[in-house]
Order: sequence, then C-alpha cells, then structure tokens
Amino acid sequence: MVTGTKKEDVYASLLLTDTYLPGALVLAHSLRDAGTTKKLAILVTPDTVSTETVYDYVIYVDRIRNGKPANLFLMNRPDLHSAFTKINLWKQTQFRKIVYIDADVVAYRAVDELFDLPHAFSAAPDIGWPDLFNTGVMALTPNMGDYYAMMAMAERGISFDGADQGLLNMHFGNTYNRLSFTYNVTPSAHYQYVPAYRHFQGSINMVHFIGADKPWRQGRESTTDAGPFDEMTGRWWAVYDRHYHKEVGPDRSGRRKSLTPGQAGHAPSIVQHFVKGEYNPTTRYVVPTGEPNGQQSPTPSQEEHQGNQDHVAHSGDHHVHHESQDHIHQEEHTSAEPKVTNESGGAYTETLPQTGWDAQRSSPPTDSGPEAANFPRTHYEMSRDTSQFQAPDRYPSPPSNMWYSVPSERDQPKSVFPWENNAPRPTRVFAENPLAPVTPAPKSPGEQRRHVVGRRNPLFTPIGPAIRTAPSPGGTAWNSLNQSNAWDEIPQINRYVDSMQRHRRSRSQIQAASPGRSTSGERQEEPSEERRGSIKVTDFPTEDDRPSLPVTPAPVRRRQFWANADDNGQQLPAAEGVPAQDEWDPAAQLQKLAKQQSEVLLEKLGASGTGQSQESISVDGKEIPHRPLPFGSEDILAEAPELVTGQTTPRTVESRSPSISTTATIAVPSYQGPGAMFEKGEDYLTQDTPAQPTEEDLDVLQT
Ligand SMILES: O=c1ccn([C@@H]2O[C@H](COP(=O)(O)OP(=O)(O)O[C@H]3O[C@H](CO)[C@@H](O)[C@H](O)[C@H]3O)[C@@H](O)[C@H]2O)c(=O)[nH]1
Ligand SMILES: [Mn+2]
Repeated sequence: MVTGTKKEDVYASLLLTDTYLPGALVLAHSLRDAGTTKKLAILVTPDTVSTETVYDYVIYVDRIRNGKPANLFLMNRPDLHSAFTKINLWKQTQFRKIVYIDADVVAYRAVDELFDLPHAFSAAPDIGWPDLFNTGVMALTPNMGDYYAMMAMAERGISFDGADQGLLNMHFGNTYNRLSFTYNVTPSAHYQYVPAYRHFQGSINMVHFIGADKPWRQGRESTTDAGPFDEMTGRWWAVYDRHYHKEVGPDRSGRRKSLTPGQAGHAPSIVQHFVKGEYNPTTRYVVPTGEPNGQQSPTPSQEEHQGNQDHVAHSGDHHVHHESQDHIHQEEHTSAEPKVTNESGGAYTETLPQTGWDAQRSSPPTDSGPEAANFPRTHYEMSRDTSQFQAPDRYPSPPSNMWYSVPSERDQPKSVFPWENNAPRPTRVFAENPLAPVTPAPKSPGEQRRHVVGRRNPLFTPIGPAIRTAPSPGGTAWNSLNQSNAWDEIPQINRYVDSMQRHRRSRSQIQAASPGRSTSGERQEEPSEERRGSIKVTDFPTEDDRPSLPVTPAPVRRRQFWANADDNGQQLPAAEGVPAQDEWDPAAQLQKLAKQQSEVLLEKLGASGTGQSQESISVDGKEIPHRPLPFGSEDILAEAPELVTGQTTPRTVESRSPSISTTATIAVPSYQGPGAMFEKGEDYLTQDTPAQPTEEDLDVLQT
C-alpha cells in the first residue's frame, strides 16, 4: 500500500462495535459520493465482527479500554468505555496524514483540503463551554511520540470525561490548530439558531450526530423534515437510502416508494439489523415450552415484529428463555426446532446463528425468564418440627486415630543451607585455658556436631549431643572441601603475618617492650599452640597479659602481649644528648630552671634592692608603694627558695610573701597556656596570677 518514501493520505474512522456499522458505512459513502480522491481506512477491534465494509483499508487495532470509567458514568455514556482505542490513530505511521472522522458523521462534501494543513494536529471546537475541541473530526500526523504519551495516560485512566475527548484535550491542551466549526457541525434538537442556519447552511462541511441518539437508532420516523436538526438528520438518511434502503423514504406526499428489483440499495442484513425500523421482519415461530418433568407441550407463541421495534433478534432464543427453572432440556428441543419465517428472505437467519439469543445484537426477549433463574437453590428452610428432641441411644465413637504423631528422626526437615550439614570446625581458643585441646576435625559428620569448645569454661561445657542432628549428605562436594582456615593452620602464613606486624610496630613504636612483661604463662614451644599476632577482632589479651592498674587502664602493649614477638626486638639507639629516663630528676631540673630565670631577671632589673621587699623603695626621689610583686619576681628579693623535690600535690599558698617563706612549694598556676597573641615557637608564661588567695579568701569564697 505504501511504496517508496511517499506516504499516503487517508480518511479514517473507527468501529468498536457493529452497532455503529450503519454510521461508518454512511460516512464512507458520503465521502465517496462527494468525490474524494483519498483512500478510506477504518480501525476495527478484532472482536468487531464485520465483513461488511466499503473501506479501502481495514486496520485491526487493539481495544484500549478505560479501566477507570467513573467519568463515563458522569456523562451518562458508559458505552464509550473503549473510546481510548482512537489513540491507535497516532500509531498508523504508514500514513502521512490522517483525517479522522467519527462513525456518526455524514459528510456534505469531501474535505480533502484538510490534508494540506501544515499542522500536526487540527480539530474543530466543541460546542459551548468549556473551550475544548471535539474529537469527532481531526486532521493529524501520526507519530509515536504522541501515541506513547497518550497511551501512558490511557493506562492510568487519565481523562476528565473518561473517553478520548477528555484525554486528547488534556494531552494537546490549546496547542491544536483550530478548524472551522463547519467541519464538525454538531446539531442539537433542543437548540437551533434557525436564522443562522438558513443563512449559513451552505457552508456546512460535515455534520456530527453527537450524543447517544444516532440517526440510525432513532429511526427514520423520528424526523419530520421540519427544522435544521431534522434537515441534517435527513441528510444522513439520504446517504443511507441511496446505498442501502430497499425503499426510498417518504416523499413530500408522505408515500414510500419501493426500489424496483435490481436497483442498488439492498443493505446487508447485518447493517439493516442495527438500523431502527429497517430490518422490519415479520417472524412467526413456534417455540416449545418445556415442562419441569421434561414433557414437551409445544405452545404456539407468536411475535409480530413491527417495523419501528428496536433490535429484533429472536432467532433461536427459545433455548434460553424457555428453560424451566429446574430442568435444562435443550436436547429435547432439537425435535422441535422453531419454524422461523422471515419476510426478508431468510437474510436474518443467515447472519445470526440459531443457537440462542445474541446479547451483543439485541435486547433480551420479552418473555424470557429472570436472570440466573436456572441456578441451583442454595438456601434452606428452617425445620418446623415441633416434637421434642430425643437424644440417640449412643453417639458414634470418636475416631480411633486422633493423636498427633510426632515426626521421627527421619522426618526431620531437610537441610536447606550447606553449612547445616557442613559446619566448620571451631577454632576459638579461650585465654583462661590456653592448653584446651581443640577437637580435631572429625571424620564423620556425626562427630562434627559434637564439638567441644573451651572445655574449662562452664558456658561452653557441652550438655549432651548437639541439638541439630541433621544427617549429612555423605559424599557431597562439600565434604571434599578443606574446612579449615589456612591462616590458622599453615605456620608459614603465621610467620609472615607476624613479621609484617613486627615491622610495622618497630616503625611506629619507639619504646621497646619491657622484658618483665613478656613472662605470661602461655609461652609454648609448639608453634601451633603459640599465641601469635592474631588478626581476629575477638582475640583479646588475657588477664595475665593485661596490666593490672587499679584505676585507669593503660593501653595494652601488644609487644608484651604477644610474648614471643620480641625475640629479636632490639633496643632503639638512645637519642644523642637526651639523658636516660632513670637519670632524669624532674624536681632538680625545675629548680635549675627557676634559678636560671631569676638570674636573667636580676640582670634586667639592674640587681637593685636586695632583701628589701618589706620596705618601700625610692626611685629618683619618688617612693614606690609596697605592693605584691608579680609572680616569678619573688626570687629577686629573696634567696631562691628550696624546692620540695618529688612533691607535687600539697598546694599550699605560703609563697604569698616569698621573703618570709623559705620553704615554698611550687605554686599551682591558675592559668596555663598561651594568650591570644601567642605565636608558634614563642615562650609564654604559664603563671600570671600574682598570688593565690589567702586562707581567709578561700573561706569567704567557699561559704
Ligand atoms: O459502541 C461504540 C461506541 C463508539 N464507537 C466509535 O467511537 C466513536 C465515538 O463515539 P460517539 O458515540 O460518536 O461519541 P459522541 O457522541 O460523538 O461523543 C463525543 O465524545 C466521544 C468520547 O470522548 C468522542 O469520541 C466523540 O468524538 C465526541 O463527539 C464513534 O463515532 C464510533 O466510531 C463505536 O464504534 N462503538
Ligand atoms: Mn461521534
């Protein structure tokens, strides 16, 4: 159909049900009659059974149903549940441009100029409020972008009216190219602007019969040719009659003219079937009436189907509506097939199967039973017996096997995970019992379950066999695997890790291990039993290894803990000029420092006023009043006090008057640390308070 790069233009309509078949056909004919040069396509859903078509292309599309049809009920059109199927138009990218027209439209002229629109999407306005476009006539360029976007909306039921018009207006908004209303004239029987119609009717391009009442459903008789609405409906009938009616509608004189035999216009019965008053058969048939006991007493039943009766489809319906409530006896009916006579030459029985009432094509027969009348009865009557209840002589004995049978060993649940049958050998060793033998890896899986872990630890004393007694699947691949940890087993790895750790320690630690600490009692000659630098997180030092400090625990020296680790631990060479630890007397050093400081100060002050702290000093004739000297200047006036060596704690404040006190202790500073102006590398005073508070002061402060 599409050759080369040039894509075709096509008019397209939609047929979801055969009930719109008359409309679809009239639309096609109206366009053809008007002389269109374009091809006609119709999208049909596979369950739309219609071979009757005048369209060039019949395109089967998937039905797109609205899963959230609430809004459809709001506008009283639940029949539009599958209107989303219209979205399939955008998927038809084999066409260059599509002019879509609803099946309830009749074209007054061919509107081929719509194919020349440059816009991707054009539509005519819907009548009234709000400002929407009507989706009965659309000129569109198929593209998958719009298709997927609208499909996403359809899948979520996004549409303000539940149908395609709501969805499309939400998708396109006001980005559409507005067509003239004349392309989609929606007449209303209630509102007519007659003068305008009279004046402008020549401009009408297409008429769209919106709403539930379509011309073919209303029937020819509903129009009277009086007024714009009837005139427009008449245009629809004119096309229908031109192609399908065996009778030409009533002329001005009110008479019907019959088509002469051989004249075009014999509508296929399926088309006639959905046009009110069109099929007009007079069917007489006899239906057998089934009695409850299966007896047949055929009762003549007559049905006259008048021409203006809606949807006549009674062929074969006797199977359904004459079934008795208790008995279904379709078999017997075969002997009494209804005699169907049809004035229209049996066309009706050709198209509809004889097997029953077709719910898709007609309303139910008027004399049929209520729905579900043949369902089995599921309610029960109360007993009306008024006699007293008599207990039976004996009640049946309870069943003899009413016990719960405990599952046997063999009924144990199957193990699910491999480690249930192949538990790894425990390798944990407890510090309290460094010699606790580790049970060697058992040969049989049964033994595997009876591991003893830390025998001296009551917490781990095994009480009887292990609970889990799942049998091991002997000979599985798991047994063949090595179940030990090479890091624990292979001494070479141990040694290697050890040396690594030793190396790292010797780089970061200055202090060598003190020899006295390495004598914890678990030094063993057997390499396998040695404590080594384990990498396990839970491998804590034992109590012996831990230094016993009464208050604050000191960090454990790993070097001492891993007793054998300092076999070749060399002492680091002493730093040059730094005295050994035991040679260093802090008190003596402090005293030395203080002395040095006072000498410097004396030099600065010119070494005046020795030993006169209690007297006022006169400088250049002016008397300097007596006041406490700043801290650190005491030694200027007094002999350097003897420092109490080795004593740091008694914080006496006897140094208030340093000239009196000869046995001063080191005053505790009230301030320590550099000031805000401190710069790195600069010396700063660690004590700047002139004096500590007196006992009196303290008393006051503490009360
Ligand atoms: O049972 C049905 C229902 C609909 N259709 C097709 O779907 C179209 C839309 O249904 P219709 O009854 O014509 O709707 P309208 O009464 O015209 O209502 C308006 O609202 C509809 C839902 O939004 C839009 O599709 C219409 O274009 C718009 O005019 C019809 O023309 C048919 O092509 C069927 O084939 N079978
Ligand atoms: Mn419509």
